[in-house]
This record gives sequence, C-alpha cells and structure tokens, in this order.
Amino acid sequence: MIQVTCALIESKQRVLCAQRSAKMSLPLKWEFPGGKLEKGETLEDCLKREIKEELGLNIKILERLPSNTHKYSDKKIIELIPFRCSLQTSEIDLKEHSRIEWAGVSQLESFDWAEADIPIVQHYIQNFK
Ligand SMILES: Nc1nc2c([nH]c(=O)n2[C@H]2C[C@H](O)[C@@H](COP(=O)(O)OP(=O)(O)OP(=O)(O)O)O2)c(=O)[nH]1
Repeated sequence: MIQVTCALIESKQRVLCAQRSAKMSLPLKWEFPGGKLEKGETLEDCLKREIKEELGLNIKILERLPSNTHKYSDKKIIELIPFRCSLQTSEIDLKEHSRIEWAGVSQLESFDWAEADIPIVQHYIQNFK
C-alpha cells in the first residue's frame, strides 16, 4: 500500500483544489495537492515538502483528518491521508498541476475528484459547516 499525504489548504472560507495535468496519472482529475511518503519521512514533513515542490507554498499543518484507503482499477492501493492546513506564504507557482481553484464548501461536490478523494470531500463537507 502506498501512503499519500494531501493538504486541504484553507484561506478565507475556501479550500484549495488542484487539477492534475493531462500528463499525470488520473489525468485532469481534481485532488488535494500532496504526494507519496518517502522512506524515513514523517507524514507532516512529506506534506510540507510536496506542497513546496508542487505549488511553491509554505503551509502550517492544523489537523489530521480521517484517511481513506482506496484500490484503483489498476490494483494500486493508496492510503490517502488528509490534513487541514493554513497558508504561511500566499504566492502560488503551479509546477505540476494544470490549474487550481479556491472552492467554498458548497462548491466542492461539483468537481470531478479522483476516486480516493470522494470520502475525504464528503467528510469535510459534513464537518466544516
Ligand atoms: N497528491 C494526491 N494524490 C492523490 C490524491 N488522490 C489520489 O488518488 N491520489 C493518487 C495519485 C497518485 O497515484 C498518488 C500520488 O502520487 P504522486 O502525486 O506523489 O505521484 P504521481 O502522480 O507521479 O503518482 P503515480 O502516477 O506514480 O501514481 O495518489 C490526492 O488528493 N492528492
């Protein structure tokens, strides 16, 4: 099983959502930015590293949310581990994703999410107003 961290970055009552590029796996699906845990790394270090690499942002980690284990049709099993985060810097430089959107909670269901993200989106909607 592959452990993947992801960040629900909050600012002004909105959450940062990112669209995977056409060249990535799960092309054009929406996700929360993050990535795979590397050997010897804590989950928090992994998330901060990935967010810096992908978006050029520094984040503060606020809270861990329930993870979701999902098996994709190619048999790849991931444990997606979400964290609520806030911004420490605000200038975004998209290095991998095709675009980002800052979504209000009521807009979250309208995105075409990667399958593994759907329970995480549902939990977030139910718990944060
Ligand atoms: N970062 C991130 N990855 C996600 C989410 N949902 C989801 O299914 N994934 C999957 C996509 C990838 O298979 C894996 C994260 O890998 P990665 O972002 O570090 O690297 P990658 O795209 O090169 O992965 P891959 O093509 O080798 O599978 O988790 C999500 O919300 N955030």
